Amino acid sequence: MNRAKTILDIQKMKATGEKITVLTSYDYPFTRIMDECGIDMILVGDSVGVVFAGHDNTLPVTVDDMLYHTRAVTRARPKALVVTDMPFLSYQTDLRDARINAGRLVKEGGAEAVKLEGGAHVTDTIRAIADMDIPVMAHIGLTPQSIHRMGGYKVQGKKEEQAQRLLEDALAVQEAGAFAVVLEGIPLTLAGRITAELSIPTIGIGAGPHCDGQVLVIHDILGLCEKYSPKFVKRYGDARTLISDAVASYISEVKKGEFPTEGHSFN
Ligand SMILES: Nc1nc(=O)c2c([nH]1)NC[C@@H]1CN(c3ccc(C(=O)N[C@@H](CCC(=O)O)C(=O)O)cc3)CN21
Ligand SMILES: CC(C)C(=O)C(=O)O
Ligand SMILES: [Mg+2]
Repeated sequence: MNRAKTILDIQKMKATGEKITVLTSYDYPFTRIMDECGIDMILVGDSVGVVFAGHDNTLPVTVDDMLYHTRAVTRARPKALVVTDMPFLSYQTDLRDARINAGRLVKEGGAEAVKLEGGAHVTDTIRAIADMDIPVMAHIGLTPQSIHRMGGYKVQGKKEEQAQRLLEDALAVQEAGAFAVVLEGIPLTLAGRITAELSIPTIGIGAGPHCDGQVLVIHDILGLCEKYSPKFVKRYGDARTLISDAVASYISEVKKGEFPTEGHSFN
């Protein structure tokens, strides 16, 4: 496909059974590379606060942070659908704040959809944003902005009662108008049940193989995040060694007078 992907293309993939691939990106060069590889969707995640800015969790991330990174991503004009996370405190206070902040991410950032965390208790918010024609992706299960309520990043829905509530959350966000839903940190059988029950695509992270698509944090698949190594991450490359080797070689060559050569210089 040579044109840009839309939410319709993403939703069609659930029907055809083609897996939906999603990665986070926070800047221009990473976006260019993963888009050339054919990624379906790019998530400008609030995980930027952890993997880029060095915070311990996602709570300090602001709308301005998300705007800055969303602009860097959309400047790469990816074919992938660009979805931006609504950060903590940008949609929890009231519907007016939620609408303005979602609108800014689209209008000033160039995002094509927004994502927010929560189930049945955020359906009014999902509906309010969807009503202004901004596609909304929901996010249930292990919701990182709820770290203090959960008492850490813990797998959710292990007990049947909790699992039932998560299934109800999934149905509620679909009913409220979400075009897709992220399932994070839940047992694989529950993710399979939710995926079978919903007509919108499910995108899993730490939710097993039965989801319609998968998402991971780009720094995690490259071995660039020392802070967290959840069991659900698979490292597909070692960018840390790549960077470290290049930096070490540069230092060594400058110290020895081997760089720059005449070829790197001007007469
Ligand atoms: N680099 C990075 N990758 C992520 O996926 C990510 C972030 N940062 N920051 C925000 C949240 C935090 N995430 C995390 C972080 C750690 C675990 C973790 O260690 N989970 C345990 C399970 C613990 C339990 O249920 O008892 C694990 O072993 O995977 C899970 C999700 C996901 N998100
Ligand atoms: C990992 C995904 C789902 C996310 O919300 C993020 O990167 O912030
Ligand atoms: Mg997030």
